[in-house]
Amino acid sequence: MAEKKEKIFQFVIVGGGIAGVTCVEQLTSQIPSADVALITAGPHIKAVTNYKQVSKTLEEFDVEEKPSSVLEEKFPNLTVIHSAVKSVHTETHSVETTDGRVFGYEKLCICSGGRPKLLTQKNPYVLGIRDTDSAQEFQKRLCKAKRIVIVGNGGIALELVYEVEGCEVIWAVKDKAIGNTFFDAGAAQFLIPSLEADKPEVAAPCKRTRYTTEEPAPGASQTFTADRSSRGHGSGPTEPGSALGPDWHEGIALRGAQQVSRRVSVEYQCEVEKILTSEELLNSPQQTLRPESGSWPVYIQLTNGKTFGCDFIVSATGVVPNTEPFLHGNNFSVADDGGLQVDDHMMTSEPDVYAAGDVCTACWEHSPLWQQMRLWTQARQMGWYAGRCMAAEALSEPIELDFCFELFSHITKFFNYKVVLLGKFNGQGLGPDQELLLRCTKGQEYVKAVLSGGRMVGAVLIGETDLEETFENLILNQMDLTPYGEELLNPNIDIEDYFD
Ligand SMILES: Cc1cc2nc3c(=O)[nH]c(=O)nc-3n(C[C@H](O)[C@H](O)[C@H](O)COP(=O)(O)OP(=O)(O)OC[C@H]3O[C@@H](n4cnc5c(N)ncnc54)[C@H](O)[C@@H]3O)c2cc1C
Ligand SMILES: NC(=O)c1ccc[n+]([C@@H]2O[C@H](COP(=O)([O-])OP(=O)(O)OC[C@H]3O[C@@H](n4cnc5c(N)ncnc54)[C@H](O)[C@@H]3O)[C@@H](O)[C@H]2O)c1
Repeated sequence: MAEKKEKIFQFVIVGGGIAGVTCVEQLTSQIPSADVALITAGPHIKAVTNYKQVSKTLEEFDVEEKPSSVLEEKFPNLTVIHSAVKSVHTETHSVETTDGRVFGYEKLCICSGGRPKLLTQKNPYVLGIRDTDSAQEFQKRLCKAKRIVIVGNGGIALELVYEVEGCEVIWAVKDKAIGNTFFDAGAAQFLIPSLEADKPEVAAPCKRTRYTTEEPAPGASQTFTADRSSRGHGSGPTEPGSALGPDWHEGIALRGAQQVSRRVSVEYQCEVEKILTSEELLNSPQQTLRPESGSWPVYIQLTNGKTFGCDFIVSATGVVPNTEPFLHGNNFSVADDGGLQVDDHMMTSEPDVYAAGDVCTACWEHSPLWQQMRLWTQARQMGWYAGRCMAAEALSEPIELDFCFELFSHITKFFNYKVVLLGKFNGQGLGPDQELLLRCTKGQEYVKAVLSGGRMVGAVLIGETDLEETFENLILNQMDLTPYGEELLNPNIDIEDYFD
């Protein structure tokens, strides 16, 4: 990079998402005199508002898109540069933006997030959802759509199948049950009736300590319809255009072109074989046409042998870290999932370069109860901790891995139920050495505790269980729960009194 540096900053942060903004806030509050630059591609920044520490590790907050001037007013030593980073030269400690400017840094933090990992980049009928623009594009297409296909079984798919109305949804999942990224088959069974609001749900407590579920046969499909007018909970659609946040869909009317309310058909244990235009389909020798086919702009062939015509396909198939501008000419270690590897000080393999949020992969030796998932919560925690690490390094102070990385914890909402995930909530990596305790009250709550060697190592809490703090404590203190046995989830016992 031969160009002259326009200015050398003590700290440069790339990315105006949760990770980057939290990193800036932490740095500038710890070293108010620091000369900090935030370089971000978009005109807005994402700010965390209404932050609430729910328990030792659980936190809740809203995410708002704000003009960057809000940050500059708050932190006088901060310069916000609205441009995308084109390249980084770690040897000369400089960053070049797409508008040709070059800035020097003493320490750099890359918080460039991720983008949807699309089934295909080239097909105009395949959409991903990431930011306000892509959500608006989705909404625009949806209002003219009669049928869409959603591929993927994680957070976005779960949100969309519940929220979309006025449009038939075919939901193609690789797994035996819905919501595989967040739940097991038992929780999936608990949630599935929510797709059919008509179904009366009698709240009868039933305690089950054995784990039994009915799984759909390979290639099976299930259809759920709901009359939204009879849905007891949830708010109606409001004006479009709100910024994406944890409840991004609540500000956007997700309505298709039909009079029907919700109609979701789940295609289990299948992947995408091919995506075809109507001409390609007609010329395809092994096509299995439905009567109405031929009239759709795009067709999707699944590995279960079925072909569906639809208006468009949503690829809700995960994210890829945005690393491209940073890799060329440098020596960053990149993880298998495409993220920049960071150590327990959020440092990449390049000197003076840190990374946080969706762009990075946590490569330190994890606590046995923590795993990385690309979530707002973790983007905030990583940005905050990266800011602290950068400040500690500048001030020559020691710093240890923060407590928030001790225990995985996530609060969210699926199918309008509060969902709390703790530790190894799906028994991740535990193998056969795990015992599951379950309590399920249909339509009300689903409680699962994961035990290993008699100690609680994870939990899934769906509904207003009020158990999060107690379970968090039981997981953190690793108390031997063997003497309590099945009583642990007995709904007639106040579990908190039990452990006083
Ligand atoms: C639809 C949807 C719903 C979600 N719901 C939830 C939820 O309910 N709960 C939850 O915990 N998580 C949720 N997530 C995940 C969460 O949004 C992400 O994990 C989190 O936003 C990541 O933050 P980040 O700061 O790392 O990245 P991002 O928010 O992606 O921010 C990256 C920033 O970097 C900028 N940038 C990128 N490249 C460059 C470049 N070359 N130069 C300069 N700037 C650049 C971008 O403009 C952006 O400002 C959801 C995600 C989506 C898409
Ligand atoms: N409430 C929440 O916490 C929430 C809500 C929405 C999104 N998010 C986050 O936003 C990000 C994006 O969401 P997402 O749903 O796209 O990702 P995700 O990682 O949650 O889920 C991706 C899903 O796609 C499936 N998949 C991957 N490749 C596939 C393929 N080729 N064919 C079929 N299925 C495939 C995976 O098995 C997985 O079920 C994630 O980091 C997610 O955690 C979180």
